[in-house]
Amino acid sequence: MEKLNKVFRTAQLAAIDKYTIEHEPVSSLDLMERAAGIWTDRFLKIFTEVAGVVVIAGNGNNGGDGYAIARLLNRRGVPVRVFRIAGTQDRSPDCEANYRRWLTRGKVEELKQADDLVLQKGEIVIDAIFGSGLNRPVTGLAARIIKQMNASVNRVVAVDIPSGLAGEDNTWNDPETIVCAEYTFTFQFPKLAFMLAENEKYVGRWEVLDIGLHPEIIARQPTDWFYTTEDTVKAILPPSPVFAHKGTNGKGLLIAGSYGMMGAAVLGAKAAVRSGIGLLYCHIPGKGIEVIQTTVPEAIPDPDESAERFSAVCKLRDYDAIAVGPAIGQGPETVGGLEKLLRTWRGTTILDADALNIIAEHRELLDLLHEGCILTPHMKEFERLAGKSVNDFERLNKLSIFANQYRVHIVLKGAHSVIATPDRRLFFNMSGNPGMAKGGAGDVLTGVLLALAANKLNLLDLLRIGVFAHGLAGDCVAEKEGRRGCCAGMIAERMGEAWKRLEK
Ligand SMILES: NC(=O)C1=CN([C@@H]2O[C@H](COP(=O)(O)OP(=O)(O)OC[C@H]3O[C@@H](n4cnc5c(N)ncnc54)[C@H](O)[C@@H]3O)[C@@H](O)[C@H]2O)[C@@H](O)CC1
Ligand SMILES: Nc1ncnc2c1ncn2[C@@H]1O[C@H](COP(=O)(O)OP(=O)(O)O)[C@@H](O)[C@H]1O
Ligand SMILES: [K+]
Repeated sequence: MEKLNKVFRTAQLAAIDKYTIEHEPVSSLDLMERAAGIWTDRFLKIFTEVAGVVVIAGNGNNGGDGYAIARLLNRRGVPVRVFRIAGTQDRSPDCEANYRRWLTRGKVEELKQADDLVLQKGEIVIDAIFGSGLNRPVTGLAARIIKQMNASVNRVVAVDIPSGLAGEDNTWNDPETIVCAEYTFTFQFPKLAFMLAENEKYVGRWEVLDIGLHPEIIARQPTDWFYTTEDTVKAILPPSPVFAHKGTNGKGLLIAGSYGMMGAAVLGAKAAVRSGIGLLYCHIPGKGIEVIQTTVPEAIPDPDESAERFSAVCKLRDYDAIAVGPAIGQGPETVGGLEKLLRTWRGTTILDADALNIIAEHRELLDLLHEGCILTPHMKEFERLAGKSVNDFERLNKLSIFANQYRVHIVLKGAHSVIATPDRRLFFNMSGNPGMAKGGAGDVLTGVLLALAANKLNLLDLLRIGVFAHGLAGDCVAEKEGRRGCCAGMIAERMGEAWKRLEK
């Protein structure tokens, strides 16, 4: 069964917490103890040589976790110092209970001013000031302490979420008063903010810790945000039928390349033939035939009448899917060719790169988009289509509005590429690595998606599977060759390894 990895708004978390407490049943204090125990175990797994820790605890339940973690680390022999911020409000009941438990083992020093936070060399700071209950920018002494933490050379590890960062929209926030953590171990669900490039400096590397919140409430709580993991893909990837033949595996057309820019066509074609397509046709400029034939002998060339660029598909065979765009250029003949294609072909259509740039320049073409269209822009291409955004969070909103308005699926590519559906759901991808940020990696994705579309998978499934598998191939390359050495050709070559890992 497919496991729906949900991303909730921080405002929903209290309800999930409450249901778990009532229905597991477990006391809220025991749930905090469980969370702190799991956090501590993971912390000590990753940070194996800890000279000492400094816990900075707030007054909410995040602070409660902090006091509990202090006690558990101390019990495991780690030297622990604990600080609280002077003059702040009353502690929450569970925070109070853990504060008192800690006092049986050590003291709590009060930070009356930022300078009181004097850190020893090698001490790791555990940030438990604010958690998911943050509801306004941090000001006053807490803000000054956060600035002091960020100015220090000591490593910082956040409990649940870096203090001062809101789980979703930070447009209103003060970037100076958000903890910059090296690591964040978060409880049960990633926060939406973790998926956005602009928050990497705060969140650092992050991991989700399963603290056993109640599955019934997780299933029942609505959300339109999800994330895709290897488990998700394994559950939705259909098996290959024993009696498959090239006809059942689908026929796809890749329209890519122009004279002197044939690499994109080669990369896309290589990826498609390594991703299960039955028959791949490559529509390339007349002069591109030899390039394709020598590099991807599995592909059938379909040369354009123009020697140098895409101008028209003369014969639309019974394709199951068409992908168009990589390196086709934006000349007038190509604009005409794309327009004609959009008017005559209403099946699954993957639009990438120059196809998107053409649509952005010739906005009347937007009206030709239909429910079979998949757009795969990177950030700049999306900006050309939908306009500039003030930040990554706003861009997500724009993405979801655009997908809804034109009734299309969109993959906004980058780290944690996100799929937007016409019904305004967002699916974040969890595979891939920065080694993939190289020219041509997107052309490889186009080929992968074309192969899956030719196999007639539904659009959302094929996108979740294809985007994840493409990232996984990038991870396979990085594991063997390192990130620096990773290039688009290697990702295409390694698609087979990714599929092998995903197939049951
Ligand atoms: N979700 C869950 O199921 C669990 C949550 N736990 C912890 O509970 C945390 C959430 O606890 P809380 O809801 O108490 O939230 P916080 O610990 O974030 O504290 C919120 C408190 O700080 C105040 N506050 C918010 N923004 C402020 C600001 N800018 N300046 C000053 N004060 C501010 C609020 O009024 C509230 O009193 C999570 O982050 C996590 O660490 C864990 O104990 C385990 C279980
Ligand atoms: N930091 C990153 N982490 C994971 N994947 C990445 C990262 N940077 C880029 N990628 C992936 O690499 C591909 C780059 O595509 P794109 O920008 O279209 O390249 P090109 O147009 O040169 O082919 C996308 O699939 C993207 O998700
Ligand atoms: K925190």
